[in-house]
Amino acid sequence: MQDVLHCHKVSKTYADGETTTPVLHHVSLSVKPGEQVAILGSSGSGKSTLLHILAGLDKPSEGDVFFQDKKITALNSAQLAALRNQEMGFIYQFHHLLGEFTALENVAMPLRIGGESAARASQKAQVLLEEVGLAHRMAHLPHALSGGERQRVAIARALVNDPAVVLADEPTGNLDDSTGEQVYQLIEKLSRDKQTAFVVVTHDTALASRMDRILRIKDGILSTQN
Ligand SMILES: Nc1ncnc2c1ncn2[C@@H]1O[C@H](COP(=O)(O)OP(=O)(O)OP(=O)(O)O)[C@@H](O)[C@H]1O
Repeated sequence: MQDVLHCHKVSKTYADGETTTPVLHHVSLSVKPGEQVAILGSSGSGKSTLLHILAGLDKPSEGDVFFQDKKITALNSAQLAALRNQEMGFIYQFHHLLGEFTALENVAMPLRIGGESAARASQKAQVLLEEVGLAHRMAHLPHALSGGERQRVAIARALVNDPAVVLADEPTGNLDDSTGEQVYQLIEKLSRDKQTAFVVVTHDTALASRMDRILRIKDGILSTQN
């Protein structure tokens, strides 16, 4: 089975004038379709840097990243933007919903940006909001939703384009334990139903332990957790 996401010997060193900060060291990672992978590490270990490189938001200093058979590290910024819009989903610790748009409009946004008609985008967003249990909250603005509901809207938005992979940065980090558990269960259900791969970076061992595979990152070095 072809990997959905793959990186090979990725290193990253930030350079700022005289100062260089090595952050990632020869990180290699393969993610299969539908697989849930947790990347577990403490603050400053390089988790967000790795996720940004996998998303094509940042370039590695060395090494290559592939999405299916496309070499992400060789794409220009317009090609990367299209790839992110059409083939990847993103979930963040803070929901990043647009405050002046309803839940439905927020979920429809990636489709509208991708050129889908308003009617079709809205119809698809509605289906996703139903799947995350928010059929009764579609017309609400983000401020009128609970933290867990906002994160469920963000999950619906991440999945509305039927991405092959969702990259999530501390998706439960801002939620209490029981709401975090509900959000995890939703990720699990959607991942199984839709065969969407999830790469979740987190320092939450409870969340990581629920996933198919745990990798640990420490001082920019990725290793398998036993
Ligand atoms: N633009 C930058 N320039 C220089 N150093 C950076 C830059 N971005 C990140 N770093 C450094 O790289 C290291 C890893 O940062 P990163 O954000 O990837 O960690 P993290 O594991 O996601 O941490 P957290 O859990 O706190 O978000 C940190 O020591 C950070 O200070």
